[in-house]
Amino acid sequence: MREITITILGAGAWGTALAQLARANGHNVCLWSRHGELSLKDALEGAQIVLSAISMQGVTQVATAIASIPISADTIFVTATKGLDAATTLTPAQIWQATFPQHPIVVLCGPNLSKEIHQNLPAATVVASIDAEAAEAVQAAFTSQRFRVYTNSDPLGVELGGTIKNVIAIASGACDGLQLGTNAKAALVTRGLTEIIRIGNSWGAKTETFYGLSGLGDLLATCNSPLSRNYQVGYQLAQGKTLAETLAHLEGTAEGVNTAEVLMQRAETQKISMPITTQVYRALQGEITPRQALEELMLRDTKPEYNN
Ligand SMILES: NC(=O)C1=CN([C@@H]2O[C@H](COP(=O)(O)OP(=O)(O)OC[C@H]3O[C@@H](n4cnc5c(N)ncnc54)[C@H](O)[C@@H]3O)[C@@H](O)[C@H]2O)C=CC1
Ligand SMILES: O=C(CO)COP(=O)(O)O
Repeated sequence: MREITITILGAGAWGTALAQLARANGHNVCLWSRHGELSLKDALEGAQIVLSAISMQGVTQVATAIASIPISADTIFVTATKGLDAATTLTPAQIWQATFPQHPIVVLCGPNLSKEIHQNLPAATVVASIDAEAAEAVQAAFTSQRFRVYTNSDPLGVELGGTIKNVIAIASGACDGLQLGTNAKAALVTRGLTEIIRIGNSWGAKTETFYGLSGLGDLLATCNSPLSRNYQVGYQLAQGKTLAETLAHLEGTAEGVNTAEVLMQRAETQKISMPITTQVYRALQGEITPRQALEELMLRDTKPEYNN
């Protein structure tokens, strides 16, 4: 494999796992953290791929800071963040693309719980871009015996699948916290996917993308694993903890908390029905308990399974 220089922005759980994968493939990897000694300018020196694993709240700030640093015109930007900008509802890839209109932007997203990646367990992911060559370059850089990377040409769908499922993962954690059983969980995850597709289509994403690794795949991983921070948020709320208590003890970022709020704004302005997201949002706000949220979902008007 050809050795390249990769700069990873964000030394949190996901940034360090991705750095481990890239190093194992023999690449020259620079891991940048806002808390470290290295300047952004030095960290970006010679980078062929710049991969952002920064949590949503820092994306605009870091992208704007990089815009004032000279970088090679060929540099590929990869975003691995799963969130939505609270002020604009833009996705991370849209923010990177707006800041670097001449550069290829690739979204990396899949069922990739970082703790399992750190343990060298096998996983698969998707790299999506409108620039097929850029997606293939990122695929080549990260593919290994334990990390199978697929390309995809619907970056918006890939990004939205990985982002919106965090809200359903909160609901799923609450479902397990309330000990509602396997039937309830299956219904929740399936109707959650319907909801993801409905709002994702309104954004312009393709339906089939949501049935892939970054949609259904990531939904299954996070809705079924206590390793997911979003799942943990729901689980703890169901145990009677407040959101503030839950977040105070959470290791890392649970993007679904902010994503629920952004989705609510978008669903309201676009008149899109998102019943599960609505109940998750209300539970996060402390307006209702997870059990009341369940009752509201179960007592909704009856309807056909499709065309809703
Ligand atoms: N941990 C996981 O299993 C996975 C996480 N992700 C996504 O990756 C993103 C990061 O997640 P984690 O690494 O788990 O979170 P984390 O909380 O462990 O790390 C977040 C990183 O972002 C940095 N950051 C936050 N605000 C910043 C700012 N203003 N300027 C510079 N850096 C800033 C933090 O310093 C930290 O290095 C999230 O969007 C998450 O949804 C995606 C796939 C897997
Ligand atoms: O997105 C993830 C796995 O693909 C990580 O999920 P959490 O952010 O909920 O931990």
